[in-house]
Amino acid sequence: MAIVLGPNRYGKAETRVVRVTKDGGTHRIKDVNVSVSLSGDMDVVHLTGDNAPVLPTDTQKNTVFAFAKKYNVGEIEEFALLLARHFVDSQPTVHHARVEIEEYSWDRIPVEDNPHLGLRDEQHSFVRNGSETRTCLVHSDGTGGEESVVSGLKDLVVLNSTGSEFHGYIKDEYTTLEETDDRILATAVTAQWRHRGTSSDWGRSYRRARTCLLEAFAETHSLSLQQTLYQMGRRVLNDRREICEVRMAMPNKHHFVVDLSPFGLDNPNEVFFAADRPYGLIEGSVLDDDAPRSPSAWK
Ligand SMILES: O=c1[nH]c(=O)c2[nH]c(=O)[nH]c2[nH]1
Repeated sequence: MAIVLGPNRYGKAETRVVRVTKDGGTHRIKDVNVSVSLSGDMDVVHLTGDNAPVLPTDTQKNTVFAFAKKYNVGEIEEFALLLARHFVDSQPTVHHARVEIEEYSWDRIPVEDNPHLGLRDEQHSFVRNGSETRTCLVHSDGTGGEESVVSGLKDLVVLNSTGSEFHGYIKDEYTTLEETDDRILATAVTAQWRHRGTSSDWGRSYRRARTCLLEAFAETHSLSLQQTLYQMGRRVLNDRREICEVRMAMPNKHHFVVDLSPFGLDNPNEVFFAADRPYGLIEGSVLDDDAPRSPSAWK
């Protein structure tokens, strides 16, 4: 029997960067979480302890901060591509870079809300916008090499208070679930979509894809969360030619109608118990049949 080294990669995970751009008293902020993972000629590192091929993860973290200052953090896909290409282009031992970024969004607090502070010319107060997170995942084999960009979001929490049914499923000796033609459908969407290319109007593409997901969720009369998931993916692909594949994970956030009959009250789908766990977990992908192959995109 021979023992061999398998696939490996390494990098600095979750470098939290807040970049403030100052235009006089008006500030803009970008709040991101950057994870870098590199691979290449690293066998000796594992086999003999020779660190000559290693770009330390500490250096990777410093690079993230330095690039935030030098190039600013614009659209996260752009920033991820810049970093990924840099690591591969500048280090002969690094052949592949994977950069994953989460972005937390902040809204301005309007100055008019606190005029007594005399801040009329200044805009530097922000409020975190919900739980939703924008994401991207970039792979690069360096400038001119294979590259892929996956954009997405997570924790986009949505609910339809009607327009959802679930019936016609398998019934066996363990089935207790009642069929329903009217229920709450609620989920927290995690979606990732793969771009055909590596240049785009990333901000607009993101906003449109997000709108497609929301509109399809709202407009689909649902016979299952699986059917809704497929319609959401379809909507993105129909609307956005730059996107060729959408992957989604959607927990079914169950809402159970409470039996109020012991109290002499009827409950025609008005009072629900919002259960925390367990939850159904519905996952799936939707893709154009002409989607270009991109073996490393999702790794
Ligand atoms: O939309 C649903 N899909 C299922 O697969 C399922 N299973 C279940 O118990 N409830 C639901 N709802």
